[in-house]
Amino acid sequence: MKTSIATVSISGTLESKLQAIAAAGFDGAEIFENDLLSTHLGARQIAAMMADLGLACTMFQPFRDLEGLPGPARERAFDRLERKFDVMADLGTDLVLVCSSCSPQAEGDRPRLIDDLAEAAERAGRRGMRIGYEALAWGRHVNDHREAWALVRDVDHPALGLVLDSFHSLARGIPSSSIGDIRGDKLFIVQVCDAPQLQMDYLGWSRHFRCMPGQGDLPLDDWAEAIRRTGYDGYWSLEIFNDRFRAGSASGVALDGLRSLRLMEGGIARPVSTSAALPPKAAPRGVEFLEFAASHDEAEALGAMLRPLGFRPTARHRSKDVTRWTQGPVNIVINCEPEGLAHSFDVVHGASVCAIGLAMDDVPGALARADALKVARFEQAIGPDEWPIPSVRGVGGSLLYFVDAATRDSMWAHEFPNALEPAAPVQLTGIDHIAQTMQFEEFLSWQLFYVSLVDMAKTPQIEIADPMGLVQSQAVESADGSVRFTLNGSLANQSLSSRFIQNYFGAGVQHIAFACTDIFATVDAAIAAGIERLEIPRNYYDDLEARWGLAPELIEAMAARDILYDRDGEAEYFQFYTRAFARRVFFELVERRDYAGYGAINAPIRLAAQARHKPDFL
Ligand SMILES: O=C(O)c1ccc(O)c(O)c1
Ligand SMILES: [Mg+2]
Repeated sequence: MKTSIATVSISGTLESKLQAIAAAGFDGAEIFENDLLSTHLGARQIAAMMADLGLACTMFQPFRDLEGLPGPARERAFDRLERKFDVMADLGTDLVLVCSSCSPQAEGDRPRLIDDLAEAAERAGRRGMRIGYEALAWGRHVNDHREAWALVRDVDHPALGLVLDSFHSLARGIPSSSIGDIRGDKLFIVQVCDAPQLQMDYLGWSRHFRCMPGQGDLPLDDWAEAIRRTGYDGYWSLEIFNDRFRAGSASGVALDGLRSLRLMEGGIARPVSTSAALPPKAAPRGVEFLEFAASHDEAEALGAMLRPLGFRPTARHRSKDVTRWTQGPVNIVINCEPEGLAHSFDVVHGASVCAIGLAMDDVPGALARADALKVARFEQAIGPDEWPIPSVRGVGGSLLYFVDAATRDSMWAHEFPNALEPAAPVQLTGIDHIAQTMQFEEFLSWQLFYVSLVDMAKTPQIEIADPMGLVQSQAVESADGSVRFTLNGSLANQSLSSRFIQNYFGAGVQHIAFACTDIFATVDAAIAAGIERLEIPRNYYDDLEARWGLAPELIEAMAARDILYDRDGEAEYFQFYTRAFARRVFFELVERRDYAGYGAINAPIRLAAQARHKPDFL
């Protein structure tokens, strides 16, 4: 796949955009007219800079309101076009995007459109240039790629071709089967983006909400497959208008862009058989461990919270100041080493989760895919005789380890041979989900990280009301539910999510939910062992009774234990929250009875309860 990106997609000056695009590994870039108008560099200097960076100039765009104009306005449009050919010659591209007219003056009768496009093509051909015609979803007369293709086909001039842009076609719900009518050699360039499914006007949706392939809801797999079938072998060029990306880091957005194109090449929701470039997604088999970085004092406080939940320190690392805590199948590793990544993590963030270990069937495959997606690997010196566990950089600079599912027991036995206390009776059945909090601007980036790297799918995005503002939340889950992350980002700077990021100096794990099969017994044991719990107001339980008509004894049993409840048809969900550890991280117990969600309806209740304990979180 030949990759390109429009400069409008990225923040910064034109020079910094081009540097970021080249560094991410794109083959080319479209120069967006505004970026040219606002730089002090001349078109020839830009061309020289792109040549130095190894970037092709794939297109100059957009040229607006060409066709259908009456009288003198028509002449002026062609004069303007000729001037742009001069600029293109200096930029070193022969392709200009002409988007369908939005001018209120433009007429729409077909012979006029054909005449004007033919005239433009004739002029372009004379100058050795080519015109790509794009139907904007909000174009005045032409707003459907089928219409744009019929015009291009009927003008039948070698200098006139079509531009397909996934937004304009898929936002309007135009079937991708219609792409089968387009001749591959007449498709001059393909522009790619994704978008969330929203009910709003096309222009506002396109200018503010476009996102990278895989981050939104458009059916891009079918669309890309239809384009490949035409025989098209030109550039796949990202064109992302998005306020968050323009406020984000140029290098980060460019890297995400390249990652998203690779993801699309291999198939976003289903594998593409023709893609040799990208190893298939590997399915995670579960969370093998969570690793906390902590000082000795913090480790003691963390242990005091883990004990009532049934955890015991069962073993010590063969050579390091690292303890393995276990409860049933759940492993928590507390790392108090005075150097290395965990220590740096503790210094920067305070006691917190510095690594997550995912059990995988195919570790080499997962690593090969990470490399192809340019996910950074992490390597740390390991002692002689230590078991190497490969890792990549994850959310907030933490690590994501890939643990070989087939050899995990041997790994634990080898790495943690020094027995400490015996394990307590089993109460937990696993880690239900891990909640990660990040800057709002980084939210889509981490979502793309998970769905492109491993075989996990995203659930619909929801908004949760914190007493101090809105939080955007979305889960990514493996098909068997064995690994679930919930991602949270907030714009409101006093919401719990935002305070977490400020207090923590960056993104990270904010809470960990453990699964159990009898939450009442598990909570009773935790309370008896002295867990500090989050108190839920009585009003909540009165409402529960009214809403679901639950038996009064059940309501009282939940109220006595501060257990929250949700229901979806016959499926039920029970939740219990601890207070926060180190003013930052808290734990949750959940019992699912066929329930698939995360109790979003209870999140505002929980957040308000946490807000009442503000000292818990700073
Ligand atoms: O929003 C616009 O005006 C605009 C301009 C050029 C494009 O290629 C496009 O898809 C949209
Ligand atoms: Mg476009």
